[in-house]
Amino acid sequence: MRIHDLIVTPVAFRDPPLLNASGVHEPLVLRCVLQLVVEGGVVGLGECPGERAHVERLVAAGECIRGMSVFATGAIERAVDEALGGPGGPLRRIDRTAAFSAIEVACLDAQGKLTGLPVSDLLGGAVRDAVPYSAYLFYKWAEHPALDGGAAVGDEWGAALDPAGVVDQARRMIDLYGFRSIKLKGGVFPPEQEIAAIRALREAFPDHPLRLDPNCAWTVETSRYVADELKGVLEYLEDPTAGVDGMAAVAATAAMPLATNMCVVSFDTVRPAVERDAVQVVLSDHHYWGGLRRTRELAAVCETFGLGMSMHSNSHLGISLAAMTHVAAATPNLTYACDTHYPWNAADDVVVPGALRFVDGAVPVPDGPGLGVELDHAVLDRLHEAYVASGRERRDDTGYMRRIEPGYDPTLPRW
Ligand SMILES: O=C([O-])C(=O)C[C@H](O)[C@@H](O)C(=O)[O-]
Ligand SMILES: [Mg+2]
Repeated sequence: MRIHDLIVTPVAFRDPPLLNASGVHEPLVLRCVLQLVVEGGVVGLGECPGERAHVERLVAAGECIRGMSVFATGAIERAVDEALGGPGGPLRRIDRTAAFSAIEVACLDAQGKLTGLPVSDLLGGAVRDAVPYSAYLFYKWAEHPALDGGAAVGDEWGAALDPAGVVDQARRMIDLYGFRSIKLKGGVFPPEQEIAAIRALREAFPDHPLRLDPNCAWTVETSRYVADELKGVLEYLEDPTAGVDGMAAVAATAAMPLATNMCVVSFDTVRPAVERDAVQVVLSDHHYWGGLRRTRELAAVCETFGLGMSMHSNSHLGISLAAMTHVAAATPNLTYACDTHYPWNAADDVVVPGALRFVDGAVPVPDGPGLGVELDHAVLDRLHEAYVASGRERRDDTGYMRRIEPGYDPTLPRW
């Protein structure tokens, strides 16, 4: 049961030109796949963001956990933290925590494979058979523009740049996946246009809970205005403005709950938000909260302070989707439908098809041992080659946008 090796494989996969408050998604997402090899040959899988600095941290962490029991996740957490310099070192706590987060998922997958139990059982047991996700809509261009002498690259989703385009996108995504709630990524167009898009969604989908997330693109005043306009329409408003003080000022007048994945991002950021009643829903994300068990601990904190719980995502593949599904299934008070970018990236999944599927917008909890998913090594090799060929080091939505619109100014708040 001792850890023999941690194989860290950065990958790159295709992404459509999805717009957000800081620019536009580049043609390739960088991500990282972990294979934690345990003595005897069991391999635990993990997945996390693939910035080069993060990949290097994972490689360093992997060196120091060799020989440890794969069940000793408390000791592994400490060892990873020390390997990355600990509290007195050069790295931010959130970066050290993120490295452990990915390794913890791989440990739990290996533990499940060794014991024959699904990861949800290792987290206390599933309280729901399937985890509901929301349709995660984005304003988007029809194609990645032609740059550097290359051709433009389109996709099957087409453009969504106005209310009608957003409704079409929602319809297509709901037809394909059956989602029963909808989130629109905002912060792209002036608030009036995004309000109109939400109203159009409400008309087209009268029974779907709706959310809007402009990633802090608005001032307090604008946020209050949008909250007033969308009173009775939104299930929650996510990160309309920056910081605990700003969110508290908006929450004081908003009719709907405010949600966040930006001002509550770690255990030490919970208290100030609770003291100011700045947020009512916390979006968990095991990739930076410290893994799946820490997400369960966050759930207890949310329950203690009467906060609702939802889940954040970034562009990801099936190993992350499986981990998100196991932890959400085992978290009774995670009652909001979770975010997922999966529909945008599913075509390049590294997971062998079959274990993950959407039924009426929910992913049935895989019932095989561990995460219940299997790595497709041929796809992994192909995506790793794409990573190497890309020469990229990190996500840069603003830099990419500036190549297309040189005058683009990402300063927030914009409205
Ligand atoms: O809820 C959120 O803030 C996100 O999903 C963050 C992501 O980075 C999103 O803005 C995106 O993919 O552009
Ligand atoms: Mg958000």
